[in-house]
Amino acid sequence: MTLLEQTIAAIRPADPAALAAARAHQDSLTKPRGALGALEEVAVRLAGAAAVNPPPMPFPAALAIFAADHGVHTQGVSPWPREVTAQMVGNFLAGGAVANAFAAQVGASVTVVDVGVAADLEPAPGLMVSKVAYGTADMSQGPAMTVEQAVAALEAGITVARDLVGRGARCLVTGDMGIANTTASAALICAFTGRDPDVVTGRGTGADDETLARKVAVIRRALRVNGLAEGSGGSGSSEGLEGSAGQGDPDGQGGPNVSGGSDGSGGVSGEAPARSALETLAAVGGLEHAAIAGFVLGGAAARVPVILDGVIAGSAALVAAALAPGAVDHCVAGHRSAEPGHAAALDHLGLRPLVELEMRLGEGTGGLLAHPLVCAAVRVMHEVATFDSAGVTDKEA
Ligand SMILES: Cc1cc2ncn([C@H]3O[C@H](COP(=O)(O)O)[C@@H](O)[C@H]3O)c2cc1C
Ligand SMILES: O=C(O)c1cccnc1
Repeated sequence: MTLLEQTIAAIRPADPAALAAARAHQDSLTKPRGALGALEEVAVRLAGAAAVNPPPMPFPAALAIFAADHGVHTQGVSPWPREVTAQMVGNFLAGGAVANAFAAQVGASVTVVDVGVAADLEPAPGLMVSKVAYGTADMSQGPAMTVEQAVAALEAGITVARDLVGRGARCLVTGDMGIANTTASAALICAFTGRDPDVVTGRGTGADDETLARKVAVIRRALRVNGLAEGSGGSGSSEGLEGSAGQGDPDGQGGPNVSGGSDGSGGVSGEAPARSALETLAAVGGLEHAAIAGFVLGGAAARVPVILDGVIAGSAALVAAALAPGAVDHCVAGHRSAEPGHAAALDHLGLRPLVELEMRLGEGTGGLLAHPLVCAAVRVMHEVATFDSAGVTDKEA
């Protein structure tokens, strides 16, 4: 078995007994039932994921920032030059980015992983080099990657997750750096949710109206060129939608789908037969999206929770979910970014974001901000007294 297949085979969905025990435990604590709102759901979710109640404290956290470049940048989809990807890697390594400040604030370690930066980077502490290619090809002309490259990047992400967990991390936070990666993110979201580029494409790093219109057109072309557009192969037919990861069919993603073939599971809506998740990833994804999907799978296989950052992580999680539906049970949506596609991805995954501050940065910043909330939710399960133990009268008793 390959590392990817092994990892997928090791992933278990939430444990029903631990979920039930965590719910009962929440209800026995000295507070009105439900008073902690969404934090109660988070604590119960982590118990299900860990298969034990209370779940382990998700501390310390480790942020991995996966960096890569994008061939589609040449289509003018980002206001920023491509070199900023490599320059920001230098900034992360020097400790000067927003992600570094937020990581310091929450006590998280920072690892930067070069999975596809279009430049050779100087070795430095905190930099892991798992370069699969010097950036992707232009998805508007054909597949951005080969399936082999996508698998190599997925496995790089799995290896990073394993490594960080091996070094003591008890919570993983996803991060990304890649100029033009909101274009690839929107394309993946269209492919996996069946939504239109018009509704999921956002301004990324500040696209003006003209750039936004071009971005939508480029994504539409990429989906068509790669056979992923509605109408490019039986769109809307029941055959095409069956077993696909299409909108309104969150449970129809089938089992592990790593064959690269067209077996109808884990693919995209609007095509008959549905394309495999791996082919879809290779067609319109980025190397950092593939690596983040692998990072999610690696965390899930180790039963270590993964806090997802923004739209890049959300789109990568769609890939992970299509490959291994149980992986979603190990994810927490850290925040909801201002990119419109992010909400579509989270809806499809059935995840509720913890923080909403109109942030649109990436790097892992939104995921890091959510980490103290996730810790607080779990600490309640370890430290808060029950009605019985504290001698507080329960209205239900
Ligand atoms: C200085 C700078 C720092 C960043 N940190 C994250 N991103 C974010 O913006 C990029 C995606 O936006 P688009 O698709 O519009 O290019 C990604 O690199 C993402 O991580 C940054 C972007 C810039 C310019
Ligand atoms: O939603 C995000 O994470 C995001 C938005 C814009 C640019 N980079 C990332």
